[in-house]
Amino acid sequence: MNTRRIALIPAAGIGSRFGSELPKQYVQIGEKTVLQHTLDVFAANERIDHIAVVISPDDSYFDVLINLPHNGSVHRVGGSSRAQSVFNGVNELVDLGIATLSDSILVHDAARCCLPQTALNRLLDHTEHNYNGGILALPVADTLKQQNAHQHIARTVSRVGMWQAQTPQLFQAALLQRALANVNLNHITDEASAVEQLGISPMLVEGDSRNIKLTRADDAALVAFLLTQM
Ligand SMILES: Nc1ccn([C@@H]2O[C@H](COP(=O)(O)OP(=O)(O)OP(=O)(O)O)[C@@H](O)[C@H]2O)c(=O)n1
Ligand SMILES: C[C@](O)(CO)[C@H](O)COP(=O)(O)O
Repeated sequence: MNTRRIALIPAAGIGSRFGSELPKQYVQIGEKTVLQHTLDVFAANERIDHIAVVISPDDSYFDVLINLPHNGSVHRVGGSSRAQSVFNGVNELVDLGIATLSDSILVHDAARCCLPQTALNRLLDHTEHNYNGGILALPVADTLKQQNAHQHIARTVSRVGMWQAQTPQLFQAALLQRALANVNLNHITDEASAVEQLGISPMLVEGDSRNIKLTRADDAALVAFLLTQM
């Protein structure tokens, strides 16, 4: 069977930590909004068949600020958490027949707008024949400290074998649906952790330090610089 690769971009957050007037995905950095940069990364990759964006049901910015790629669709089914938005999105893609259960879904944060094509292609290459799926991630580079109740150091945690998860996170639609249906969507922070709870070990594929998530206001300067290098 011919399986397709579908990017699913959750973009229904409010960006509370970023603290701008507009949700951060609609803030302009350089020439374009953050979400537009992200969509354009996937639109520029011929291995991606479709790009689906999940926005909030009451979003009033998307239609005004975003040019949807020719192979894109928008879904006003965002939920109260990132995982709920992803779950609603994949369910709608399957219900509408945009995705089949055997298609690969690449979930990618709208807020990671500096994803290099090299990293995206590495994930696609490594997961091509892997039914457990896989994610981009980077080995932890700093020394890790666990805090006590007074925010002093309780202990140093070994960083050996520890990775920081990035996105995209790629799974077959059927696996993603099964995994997300099985967890509390308010408690998980990425798709892989839901898949792990099924006893499945997704692959760790080396990510890229440029693939940062725009989270706080002071990330914007670095994102602006990285976008000039792409
Ligand atoms: N209910 C939610 C919450 C988040 N997201 C999306 O998930 C991605 C990663 O989330 P995050 O960076 O935490 O964004 P926000 O939730 O908007 O930020 P904050 O946690 O600071 O409020 C973002 O693209 C965001 O728009 C979403 O689709 N639905
Ligand atoms: C999915 C993620 O980007 C992997 O690092 C991250 O967990 C999202 O976290 P957030 O709290 O929703 O920003």
